[in-house]
Amino acid sequence: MATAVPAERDAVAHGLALPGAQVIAAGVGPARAAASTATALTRAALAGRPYGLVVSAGIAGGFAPHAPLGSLVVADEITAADLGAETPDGFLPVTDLGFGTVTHRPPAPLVAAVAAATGARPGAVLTVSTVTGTAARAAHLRARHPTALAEAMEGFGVAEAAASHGTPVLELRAVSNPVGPRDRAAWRIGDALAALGDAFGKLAPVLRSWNPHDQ
Ligand SMILES: O=C(O)c1cccc(C(=O)CC[C@H]2O[C@@H](n3cnc4c(=O)[nH]cnc43)[C@H](O)[C@@H]2O)c1
Repeated sequence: MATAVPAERDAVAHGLALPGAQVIAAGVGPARAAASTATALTRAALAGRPYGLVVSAGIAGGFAPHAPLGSLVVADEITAADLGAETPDGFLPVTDLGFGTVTHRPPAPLVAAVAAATGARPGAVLTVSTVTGTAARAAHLRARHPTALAEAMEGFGVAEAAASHGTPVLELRAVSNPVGPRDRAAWRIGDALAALGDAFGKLAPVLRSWNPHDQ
């Protein structure tokens, strides 16, 4: 499990009762999260105990009204929303420029099982390097990604690291603030961390019974 900061790591570790699972604070932002996750995966592989699944977890901004404060979101797609080029005709993802990737898809049966066990809503979770701070940007992101429920800053980096090891990825987030105009008074970080811990408390049976070779 790769969270961004120690408070998220502790919430996940407190909820999750799964021997053998490692929960790390991998850092904020996609690049730091990718580097830390890749290091953890490489260490495990070199020790002869490769991981079967990587989970990006933490708090997130939720697109209203689809993902209210305190709700949970599980990614059916993890998309880098600002990896590309701005042109006079609008944003072009790097894939339109002929290289890279912008989306990773977690295993659909696992997403469904996590949604059923935790009540998380399945949808796209966007990865951004800049937290959205205006209604216009929020509307632009939803227009480009109509199934987006949330934005955060690490999922795509964690997914890139997992993909480089051939390991499936999942992203589970608890909504701490609405995506849109900056309003620190509206943040509910404590509630989101509690929801995250509760969700991981329900995840152990799902993760224990999940077999990547069945996919
Ligand atoms: O200063 C601000 O206006 C601001 C607004 C929301 C979040 C932040 C953060 O610095 C938190 C980044 C941290 O938490 C995740 N996160 C939580 N909410 C959001 C969001 O609305 N958009 C993007 N990321 C969010 C993120 O994954 C980071 O780990 C500051």
